[in-house]
Amino acid sequence: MTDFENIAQEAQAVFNTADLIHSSDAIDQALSEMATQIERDYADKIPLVLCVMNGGLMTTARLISKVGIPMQVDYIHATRYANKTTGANVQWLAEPKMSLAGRDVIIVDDILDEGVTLSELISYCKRHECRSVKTAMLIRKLHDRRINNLEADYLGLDVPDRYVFGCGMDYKSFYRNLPGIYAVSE
Ligand SMILES: O=P(O)(O)OC[C@H]1O[C@H](OP(=O)(O)OP(=O)(O)O)[C@H](O)[C@@H]1O
Ligand code: HPA
Repeated sequence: MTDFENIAQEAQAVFNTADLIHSSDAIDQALSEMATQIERDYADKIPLVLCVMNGGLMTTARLISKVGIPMQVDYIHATRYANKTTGANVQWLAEPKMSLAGRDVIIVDDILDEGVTLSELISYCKRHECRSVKTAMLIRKLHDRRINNLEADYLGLDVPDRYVFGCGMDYKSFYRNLPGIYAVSE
């Protein structure tokens, strides 16, 4: 078997024994509530949404389709897990094409875990002279390893302290396309 086939087989076995943590309906409900808060907070502004690739793709798409005010969307690509289940240093793969100067930026991502990625993204936006920066995260992992007690301004759901995948999040690059969120069996 090739390496790819081995990983695909392992991922399939992980999925077969995984636990569903949040259904697609529960995620939609949480995203609708976040969208309502964003509409209220940005009623007199035109926010620039920064989708954090790759994991933030699904959250961004599902969230912004529920937000009924004008906004612009760009992406930033930062990664620190790189197909593994433990994090390392943040690698910058792409910067936004739009200028952040003077803009009200909303960073949208899938998961607030240790907070290293989000903390660096916030610093990036401030360094590039945004007017304001807020964060919208679909899920927060419950543990005490978060740096600087970082919290999201808009938060959807909590997950237990287990490796999770689905709704944008991968297990070794698989399963980002699942509409619900699953946890690897312990
Ligand atoms: O709070 P942290 O511990 O820093 O982890 C959160 C980050 O990790 C994941 O990205 P990842 O590095 O896996 O890249 P990906 O988006 O391509 O999956 C996720 O999408 C967040 O951006
Ligand atoms: N799953 C997927 N990606 C992640 C996780 C996780 O539990 N934590 C940080 N990035």
